[in-house]
Amino acid sequence: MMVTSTAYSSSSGSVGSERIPQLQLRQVTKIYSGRRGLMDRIIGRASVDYAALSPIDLVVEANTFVSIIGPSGCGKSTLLNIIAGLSQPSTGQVLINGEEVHSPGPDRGIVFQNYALMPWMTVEENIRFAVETVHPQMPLAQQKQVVQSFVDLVGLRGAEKKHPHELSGGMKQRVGIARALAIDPQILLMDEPFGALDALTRGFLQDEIERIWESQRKTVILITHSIEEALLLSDRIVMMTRGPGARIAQILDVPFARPRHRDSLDQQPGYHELKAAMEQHLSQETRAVEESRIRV
Ligand SMILES: Nc1ncnc2c1ncn2[C@@H]1O[C@H](COP(=O)(O)OP(=O)(O)OP(=O)(O)O)[C@@H](O)[C@H]1O
Repeated sequence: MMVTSTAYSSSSGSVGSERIPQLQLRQVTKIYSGRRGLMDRIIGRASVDYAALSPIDLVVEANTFVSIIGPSGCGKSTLLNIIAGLSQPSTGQVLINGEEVHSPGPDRGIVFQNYALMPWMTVEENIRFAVETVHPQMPLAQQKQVVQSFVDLVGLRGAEKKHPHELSGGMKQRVGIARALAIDPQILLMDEPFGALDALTRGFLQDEIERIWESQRKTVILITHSIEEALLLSDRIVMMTRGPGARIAQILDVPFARPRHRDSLDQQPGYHELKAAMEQHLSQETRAVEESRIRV
């Protein structure tokens, strides 16, 4: 099988067609302004701005699972934070269903690598806090029902009254996923959600995400460093170049039927070609980053 990909161009996507995409990035850039520390001022060194992202255009259709992969430090979190509304683009726009967004909103649920749970709240309180914040009008009985259904969905029944310090990393991230989904977002944003977990737990949670995605079919944007994880979960894989001025090099289509199973995924036609294309891209970009560091 040939690797099917969308060669990146700013005119790609469905701009100009009738359908409004669920998520659209238009010419999004990010420049971090340089700070001048005391030493810089003493030696008269000017501050230098850092252009993290070149203009990025991306169109994501509803109910697709998109992974973003790229060399370390290229700007993946920067991009996700801009989509989340946690950070503003320097230029360009983020549109959800055609409407520009500037701040976080209930249409986007976020799962963080470090879980970001309230340590003094139990599992169910953490989830309920998100639900009542986003849906304050929801009757208490319904809130409880929603919380319980998401506790069940992520396999935490029996652990509802536990506090985060009583949970393993994998269980904490299950709470993070339940909390993000319980607000019923249109788009789930996940920034390396399994990055802090051991390999076995990571595998379990990847399988859970695949199962949950089958039942929920949310639009998902996942940042990952793992080629296998991206191939297991994604419909499309966005491969970013190194920074500064990171851009989208290529978007790969992952055609494997669902539900997917990690044990047999490498028998799918095209698996090895896709994996090789990703490995080649990542090693080329990572090598270039390392060479540029040596030259500095
Ligand atoms: N607040 C900031 N101020 C200045 N530079 C920043 C800031 N945040 C990030 N950067 C720089 O922007 C670049 C992109 O960072 P970002 O964290 O988005 O990359 P990443 O691809 O998510 O990294 P990783 O793969 O290591 O998680 C990096 O060079 C980083 O040092």
